[in-house]
Amino acid sequence: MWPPPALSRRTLPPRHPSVQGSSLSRSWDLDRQIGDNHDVLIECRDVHKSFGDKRVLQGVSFKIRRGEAVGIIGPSGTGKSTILKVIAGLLAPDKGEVIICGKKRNGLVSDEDISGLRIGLVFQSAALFDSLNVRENVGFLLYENSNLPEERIGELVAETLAAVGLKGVEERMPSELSGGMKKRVALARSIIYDDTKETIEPEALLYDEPTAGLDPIASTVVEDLIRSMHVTGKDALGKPGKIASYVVVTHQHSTIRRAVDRLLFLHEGKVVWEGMTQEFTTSTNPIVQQFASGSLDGPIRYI
Ligand SMILES: Nc1ncnc2c1ncn2[C@@H]1O[C@H](COP(=O)(O)OP(=O)(O)OP(=O)(O)O)[C@@H](O)[C@H]1O
Repeated sequence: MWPPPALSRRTLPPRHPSVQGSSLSRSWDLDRQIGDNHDVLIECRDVHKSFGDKRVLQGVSFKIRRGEAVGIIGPSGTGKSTILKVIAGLLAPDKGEVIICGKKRNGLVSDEDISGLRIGLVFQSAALFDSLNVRENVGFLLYENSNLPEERIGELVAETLAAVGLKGVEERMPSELSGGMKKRVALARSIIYDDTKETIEPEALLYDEPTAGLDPIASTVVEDLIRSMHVTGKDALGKPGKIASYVVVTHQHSTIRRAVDRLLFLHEGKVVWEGMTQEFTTSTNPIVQQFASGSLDGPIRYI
């Protein structure tokens, strides 16, 4: 029987998040290089967010353009996951704007129908439903929200699992999967879509620490998978990737090197540096230098 009685729509893993703008301490300025904003998918403009007295985001601005692979890095607790949730429409900013494909997000994802861009958020924990098998987890949104027959959803699930290199695991329970497999199942769940819809919008994916807790080889598998799902890559079936742009929050150097092209450095609730990945280790910014070297000496202080 579908849906399982224990689950309501409110338990759904969030799927359609949103965007951002730009204010940098560094002179990296794509606007000037490109000249207009026609290819900006997501923009955060001066986004602020507090939890009680704790000011977490204090004026975050940046843009994500079509085709980009962007990493967000920075010290723990600096608001990286929070900005992903704001973009995804899971948290409302206290101040500032989130703009998706030129349209301002007016509320949370549950309150509105954002058109122009599908946004998927892949949680660090994979966030699978333990009581559902892989097929039910991956097809969850289609079982809940589409008019597709169950048989067709099963086919789409199988195709999507194959695209992330996981054939034939549909009937397994999450407890029977390794950590890396769970992350790939979560990825499959975020990219599956109803292919009978008249207009299929481009999709942006937001990954929150996709390689956390994985060994180096499993990390490489996930990093390459993230690349392969991008429009510039090819999936496990050799088909072009469909993800227009993605954003990865990570602490892992391998993920920075392997899975993203551009970096935003978040510190104390602001973007304090941005640049191409190869510029990260040669930056003269003292915050970036300290972070890149892992030194205890420098402007970043942990209590
Ligand atoms: N829902 C919430 N309620 C209260 N405080 C929150 C909430 N979400 C986040 N915070 C606090 O906001 C701060 C930023 O959290 P966030 O998870 O965004 O940081 P982060 O940069 O992703 O950290 P890490 O790198 O350690 O994962 C933390 O101090 C966290 O405790």
